[in-house]
Amino acid sequence: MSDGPSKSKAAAVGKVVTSHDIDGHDLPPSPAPSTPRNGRKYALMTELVYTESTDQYNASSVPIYQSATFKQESATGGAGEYDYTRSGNPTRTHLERHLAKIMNANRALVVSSGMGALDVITRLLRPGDEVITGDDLYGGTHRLLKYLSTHGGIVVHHVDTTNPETVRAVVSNKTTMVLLETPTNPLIKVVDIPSIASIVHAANPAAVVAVDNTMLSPMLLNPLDLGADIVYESGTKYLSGHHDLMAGVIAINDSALGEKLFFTINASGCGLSPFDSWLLLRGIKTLGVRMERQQANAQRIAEFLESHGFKVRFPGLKSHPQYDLHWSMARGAGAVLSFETGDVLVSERIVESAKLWAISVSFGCVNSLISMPCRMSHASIDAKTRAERNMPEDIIRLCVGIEDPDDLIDDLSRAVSLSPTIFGRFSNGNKNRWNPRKLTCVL
Ligand SMILES: Cc1ncc(COP(=O)(O)O)c(C=O)c1O
Ligand SMILES: N[C@@H](CCSC[C@H](N)C(=O)O)C(=O)O
Repeated sequence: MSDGPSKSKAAAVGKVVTSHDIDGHDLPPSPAPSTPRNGRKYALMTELVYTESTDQYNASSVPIYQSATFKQESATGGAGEYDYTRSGNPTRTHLERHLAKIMNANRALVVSSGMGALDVITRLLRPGDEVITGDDLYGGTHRLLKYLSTHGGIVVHHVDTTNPETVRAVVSNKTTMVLLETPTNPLIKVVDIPSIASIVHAANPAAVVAVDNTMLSPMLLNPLDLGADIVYESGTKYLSGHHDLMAGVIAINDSALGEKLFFTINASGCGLSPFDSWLLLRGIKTLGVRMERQQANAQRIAEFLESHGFKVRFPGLKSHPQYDLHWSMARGAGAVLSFETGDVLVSERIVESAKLWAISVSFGCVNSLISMPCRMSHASIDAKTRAERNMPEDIIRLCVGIEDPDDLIDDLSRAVSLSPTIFGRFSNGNKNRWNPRKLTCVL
């Protein structure tokens, strides 16, 4: 790396700018936000918003370096800090350093989608390697693992990761990766990251434990602090918050692992574009306030549905079978919940009758969404596998936004009451509560 640009930029703003990061790397001029281990650390709500930049004009918003190439000072002096945006871009670097800070990581990398992040991670695998993962997973994750097992010679074990002993039973010196989600999407099962990480590392210290943190975001969970080696998430969800971009984030503490992952990103060309990097950086600043509001809304809706007899899956409810485990790891319940009606047609009718709740895949957006995972986000898991994994076909997933909670509840009540089979049984405060089990008999 050349030290020219950093020095000249520091001189241009007329102040001393420390340009070396914690590993002694000379940092590029613009992206120099505070890092977790570089001096004072503020509360997360503050760190989300606060960035230090050494921009030559002191721009408050990090500039978008919408440039594919960067001129070099000479033909022989090697590359400057940046030469080509696939390999690195100042806006992307700024975002990556900001994310490393809020994810409590040594290094963060950003790519073009959450699946892109998992693709980069799984390229660490070689034919014959074994992967252990859950039996309730986001459909796209299941699809990629299936592809790797049929085309890449990877052996994938799907086990019930809610019980660490099931992992102990299959882990071996062939296990190179363990992929976890918590809470799982869409069954909201909770996975004990510290126990599984210690079981796996004891069995094979070289095995990598990767956690998909999409459902909670760094606002509510830091898997790296709980023993994970890699944390990744879909930035399309809470991090951006507005469903206006696709992004994937990977965070690690091990520098050598970081270099391997970066190699793949550069070699395959999936690094996040400058504009999307800027947009994601903007979204992250409001993550705290959005998440607080979304969680509070989700809690009210979960309690409302439960009080009307529905089987609700949400870690904010004391009835969640792993309530204590969840709260031993996480700082909040998130804003995704699911519930069952007992009948697929009834669920369809409810989903289609909702007005305020958009029928849409994805979650983490400021707008509230309603979906039927078996027909939508998890349709890539075939019906037989869904049945083997006890995925209720009638399950409805709610991804709660920041709207007025009374409006959300009113809309949901209306949608439920419009369903012909439920009509007449469901109303606020009705003691004769709607019972999904009874409905099955009536039908
Ligand atoms: C838990 C989880 N992980 C990963 C992904 C993949 O993210 P993306 O859609 O950004 O590729 C999704 C959704 O798509 C998801 O729900
Ligand atoms: N058609 C898409 C479905 C994306 S689902 C997005 C999100 N993870 C969710 O759970 O809603 C696909 O084939 O991947």
